[in-house]
Parts: sequence; C-alpha cells; structure tokens
Amino acid sequence: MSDDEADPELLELLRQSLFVSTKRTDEISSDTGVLKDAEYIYSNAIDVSIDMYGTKAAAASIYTSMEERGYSTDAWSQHELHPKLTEGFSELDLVNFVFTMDLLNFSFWSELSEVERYQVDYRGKRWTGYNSLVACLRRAIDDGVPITTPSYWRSERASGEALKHVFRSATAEQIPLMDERVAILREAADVLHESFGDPEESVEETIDEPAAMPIDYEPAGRTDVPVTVSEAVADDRHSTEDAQDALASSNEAKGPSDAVDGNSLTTISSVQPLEAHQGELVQDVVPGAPATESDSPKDAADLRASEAVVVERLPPPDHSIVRLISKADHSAGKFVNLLVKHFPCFRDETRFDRKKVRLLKRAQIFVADLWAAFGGAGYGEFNDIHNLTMFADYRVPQMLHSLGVLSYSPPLYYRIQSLQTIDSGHSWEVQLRGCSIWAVELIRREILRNHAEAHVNAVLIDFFLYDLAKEGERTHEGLAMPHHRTRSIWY
Ligand SMILES: Nc1nc2c(c(CN[C@H]3C=C[C@H](O)[C@@H]3O)cn2[C@@H]2O[C@H](COP(=O)(O)O)[C@@H](O)[C@H]2O)c(=O)[nH]1
Repeated sequence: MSDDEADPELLELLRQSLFVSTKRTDEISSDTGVLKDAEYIYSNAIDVSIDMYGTKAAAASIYTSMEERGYSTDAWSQHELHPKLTEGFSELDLVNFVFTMDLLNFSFWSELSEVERYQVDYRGKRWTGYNSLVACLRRAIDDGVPITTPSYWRSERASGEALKHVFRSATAEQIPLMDERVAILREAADVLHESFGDPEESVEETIDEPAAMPIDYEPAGRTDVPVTVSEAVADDRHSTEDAQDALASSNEAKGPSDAVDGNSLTTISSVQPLEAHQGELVQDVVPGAPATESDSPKDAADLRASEAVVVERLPPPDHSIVRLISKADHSAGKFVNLLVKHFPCFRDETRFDRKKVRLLKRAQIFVADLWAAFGGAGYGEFNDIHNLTMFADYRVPQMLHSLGVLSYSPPLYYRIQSLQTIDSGHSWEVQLRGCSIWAVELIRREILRNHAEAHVNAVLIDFFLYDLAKEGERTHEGLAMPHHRTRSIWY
C-alpha cells in the first residue's frame, strides 16, 4: 500500500463512527489479512529478499517430493505422538487436544547441547522441540491428568505445581516460558467458560492463582511484553546443496506411491469416546510425587503405594471449544479471526514501517491442525482452508533459506552468522517472518502454474517443509539452530 493510499482499517473506523459502515460491527470477516500484510512486508523489506530462481527450483523439488510421498493430511495422523481416533480418542478429545497443543505451540529451542536441552521422557524415548510438548500432553493423559480439558485449567487441582509436573523435564533445563504457558491456559479457560461455556456443565471451583502475564497482551514486539531479548543464533549448517539433497533423498526414502489427492480425507471411524470413561475413578499422581520416568517402575510403584495418592474424578466433558468451532461456519478465515478476537494469546500482530501487520501463526496452525487431524471433515471441515498462509515459526524460514528461496542482506546475514541477538519485534524478525509467508505463497502459485491439477495449499507446503526440516535434523549431525531465536509466546 503506497503512502498516499488511505489505510482501509482507518476508513472502516471512520465509516463506523459516522454510522455509514456497510459491515455489521459484530460481523466476523473470513479474510484474515495475513497474506496482504506479508506481501506488504515483502514489498518493503530491505534485508530479506526472495530469490525467484530459488523459488522456482524449490517449487519443482517440493512438488515432486510431495507427489512421490503422496503427502496429504494423512501425514498428520501418521505422526507417532499425534492423538488418533483409532487410539480411543473421541472426536471431542481430539478437538480439545489440538486446541491445548496449539495454545502452547511456541518457543522450544534451546541454547544447550542435544544432551542438556529440555526434553521429555515418554514411551521410552526422549522428545525435544515441538514433540516435547505433544509428549507432555500424552504423558499427562496417560497419568489420568485431564490436561486437555479447559475446565481443568481453571480448577483448584491445576495448581502451579501440578502444571509444572505435567511439563517436567528429563534434564535440568525446564520448558521455556513456563509462567507464560500457565497464564495462557488460565486465560483461555476463562474465555472459554465465559464466552463458550455451557451453564449446565458443572464447573469445578476455580483457581485464584494470579496469571503470571498481563492478561491483555501487548502486540508482539513490544519490549514491555515479558519476553527475553531474542537470540539470533544461526548455525545454518544446512547449505543449499544439503537441503536439496535432503529433498532428493526423501524421494528415494519414500519410494513411489499412488499420487494422493492433497486433500484426501481420512474417514472418521466411530470409536468408544474417552469421555465415556468420565466419572470413573482414576489415579491421579500427586504432583511432585518423587516417582519419575527415570525411576524403575518398581520404585515408582512402591513410592505411589507409600504415598497417599489422590484418587480423583475426571472433569465432565467440556464442549466449549466445539461451540467455538461452530461459530466459524466452516470458514477457516472466520475461525482465525474469532480466535484473535476472543483470545489475546493468539494476537500475533506487530508493526512494520509504522503499519500494524498480522502474522497470526498459532491461530492459523490451530485451524490447520484441526483440518489435518480430521482429514478435512467433521470438526476439521473448512471450505476456505486455502486462505490460510504458512505459519511464521522459527523452523520453516530456516528451511526456505537452506533451499535458496530466502536471501539476506550482508548486515542481517552477518548478524545471524555471528550469533548476535535480534530484539523481538525488530524489523529483521518481522521481515524474516513476513517474507517466509510470502515465499510459501509464491511456491504455491509456482506449483499450480505448472501443475494446475495439484492439490497443494500453503498449509500442506508448510507442514511438508517443517517435516523436512525435522528429517534434515535427524539425518544431519546435531541440531541445526533456527535462524532467529526469539523467546516469545507468538511462535
Ligand atoms: N511452520 C510450522 N511450524 C511448526 C510446525 C510444527 C509441527 N506441526 C506438525 C503438524 C503437521 C506437521 O506434519 C507437523 O508434524 C511445529 N512448528 C513450530 O516449530 C517450532 C518448533 O520447532 P522445533 O523446536 O524444531 O520442534 C515452534 O515454533 C512450533 O510452533 C509446522 O508444521 N509448521
């Protein structure tokens, strides 16, 4: 938008104040504005640019690899830790799990070595990064802690200690931003109860523990928001060749498979819903119980036997998130805007060149995860899923740079390579995030230009690039550090 164009938001406000607005004020648009803002950031960026040749080459490799893998929404359920209906999770359980996960789906990177960094013991493995979050939720559910039930987050049982136990680490490093995560859960529980709760659904006594964060979050990038100065750490070990090798080798590794419709829908099997077990007495490990995964099962059993284990009822089924979904009328864009309207922790917005820009990473990835988890049907049915953009995290930008799609000005490149910090909300951080969103859009357009029949959208391309980054991590020595590391709740 050039300087002399009127800001559409300002115009709308003026119309509303003059009562000449055509839009009902309470009407929720299905246009998130993220892609437009990403294009604005790209058009005005001076330290991050998109290489058109790199974009064309990446589009061709990504398309080939996705086709050969038959990459689709099915990949979501193939993730070892993602909950599945076939495991006995009900559809309500799945909705609540994905919401909980994406409330907390941010900032898992660590300065420490692969051995010392935050990691979670679950199913005999050590999980790091995003996987550590999913492992914590699964472990808590296995232990009978209703961590994915919103009413639990505001109940007396969800004490600080109990929640710390849920996210406990197998190493000395604890999960980053734990206070912020607790505040986000409590705030979301209050919003769900007040705006989407069922008066009939009995709610447990609420907790009066003050939220550790100001409830009304400032837009991302404000220094008064309790985030530590970001660490621009780049150990971008993936050279472009490495990344393209990773793409190529992933084709061999996957072998030929039927080309699958990018939106292929998994059928939702009807299984015994978990909430049917509601009301059963379950053992809830007393928070802080000394038994830990590293103890032998016998020790743990003995300790539990000697401890007065609190036997608690699971809370009643909580349909508040399902009610929230129903307000979106199967529009992904409208759902994202609803989340941003009601939940401050989803307001991933900042300023670039004096203009407010929206990036909305977690609001969008939640809708996308629902879409993928339900195979585009049921609670995951959205008629405009193609309106979602790439999710501006700290992993996919690294992949885009490795693939030669993103390139940096010498000052930014030097800043990243020399491990100097970039403040959260700094123009460089916004350029990296906004240009990543726009780059994935250009890749999507390039694929469809050459393969009009391809069933790809920004969500699947993003998921694919994230999974590729994680595969690259597993096949390359050590953990590739993300480019710009910002300790923030936004991504
Ligand atoms: N753009 C984008 N960002 C993603 C994901 C995912 C996982 N999505 C699953 C669902 C479908 C896919 O198949 C994946 O299996 C996590 N993240 C973000 O990365 C960071 C964690 O990185 P690390 O510390 O290395 O695990 C953190 O900001 C987290 O929010 C994604 O898909 N796209």
